[in-house]
Amino acid sequence: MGGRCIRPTPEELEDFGTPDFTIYNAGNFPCNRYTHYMTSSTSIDLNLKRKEMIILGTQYAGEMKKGLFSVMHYLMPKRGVLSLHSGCNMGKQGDVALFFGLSGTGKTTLSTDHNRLLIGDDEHCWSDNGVSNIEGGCYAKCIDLSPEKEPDIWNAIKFGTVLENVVFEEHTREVDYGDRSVTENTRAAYPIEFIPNAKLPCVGPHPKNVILLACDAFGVLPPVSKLTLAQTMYHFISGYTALIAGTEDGIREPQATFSACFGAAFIMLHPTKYAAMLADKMKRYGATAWLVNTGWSGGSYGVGKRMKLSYTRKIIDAIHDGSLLKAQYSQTPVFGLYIPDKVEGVPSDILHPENMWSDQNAYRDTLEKLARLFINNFENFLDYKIGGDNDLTNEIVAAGPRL
Ligand SMILES: Nc1ncnc2c1ncn2[C@@H]1O[C@H](COP(=O)(O)OP(=O)(O)O)[C@@H](O)[C@H]1O
Ligand SMILES: C=C(OP(=O)(O)O)C(=O)O
Repeated sequence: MGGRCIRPTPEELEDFGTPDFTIYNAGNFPCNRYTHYMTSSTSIDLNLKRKEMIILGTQYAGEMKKGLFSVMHYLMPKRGVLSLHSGCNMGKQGDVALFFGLSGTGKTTLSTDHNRLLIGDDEHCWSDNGVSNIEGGCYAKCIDLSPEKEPDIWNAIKFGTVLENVVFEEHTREVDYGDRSVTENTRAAYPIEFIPNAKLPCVGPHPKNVILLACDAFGVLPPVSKLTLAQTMYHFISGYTALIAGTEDGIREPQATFSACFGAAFIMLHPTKYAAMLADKMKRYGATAWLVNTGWSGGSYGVGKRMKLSYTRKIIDAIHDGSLLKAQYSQTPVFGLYIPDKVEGVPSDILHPENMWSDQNAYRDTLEKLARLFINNFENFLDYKIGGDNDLTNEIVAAGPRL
């Protein structure tokens, strides 16, 4: 949303000077489909030299900030700053966590945490000084929104918030959040200060935890595992999630998506550049990485169920408070992930996915199927060289699944 860019103060506006970048948004006007290489009536044209962006043929208001996000993925690494497609929050003690993940994996939901300060839900930078948000608002999904499960998002919906594609009663303006008749992907866009415990300005110290979110609709990844640095790089470069009916139309079967650095649409340099910067910063500042499956348990989509949000929140709490670091870990076959023996407030049974499947053969087949998809994705990726850059080490490749 335009409303999600950082708004200048009246004083800043007074002395705005020359804009650093100009966006021409003609979303109503289709682009010329007869132009060479044009495959649709939508185009986003970026000229880094002229510092201009032209948006044609899309009513998706978020394109402005997502387009600028691509610009940031070019400009920031040049300054040694890592741009991140992640949510970010901070505990009262100053411990910062990043939440990487593709759409629908829980960046907004899990970074909006009543016990912590929200730095942002989608786009950040990690520099030598710590983290900073590059937006001024959030874009929450509101399908089936309830005040019990997501109180802060519920309360942020007030005058000044833009609700998209929801169905409401015209006279009372009461919204039916369960109504999917326009789309599943209903949204609320609000300025970050509508979240009572937002951290203003939206900056914080170096992250202590880096959480990679995957909504695994195959139901075979553990709810939480601790990652080695090489595994972190492997999973960061893979950028896995599985599409489910919630975000894309017509999808009824789990379908794996791999999006390098959890943001293939935005990165401008070779993915290993961002991965190397992430590894470097994590090592330098002593951050621990985790893989959290916010997707299915007890079977794939259609058989199993989505992980209870309350359990995922307990897992995230245990990451934040440091207790999960003290658990005993055992390594899984195939993916080689390290699973904790217990998490406060979560039934231990669910920590090992195979415990939840009634059909063990189906579990094993699905696990191997997903592993193959990861391996295939990474194979394509190994050929993906830009210039002389190919610093994927054998260690990272070895940190992936093995059959
Ligand atoms: N266990 C879970 N963890 C996280 N989100 C969940 C879980 N179960 C259901 N959800 C729902 O999934 C959606 C996650 O979307 P969101 O937080 O907007 O993701 P993102 O910001 O990464 O696009 C929300 O609608 C949330 O209520
Ligand atoms: C579509 C967006 O991303 P997500 O689906 O992750 O909220 C957005 O931020 O505009």
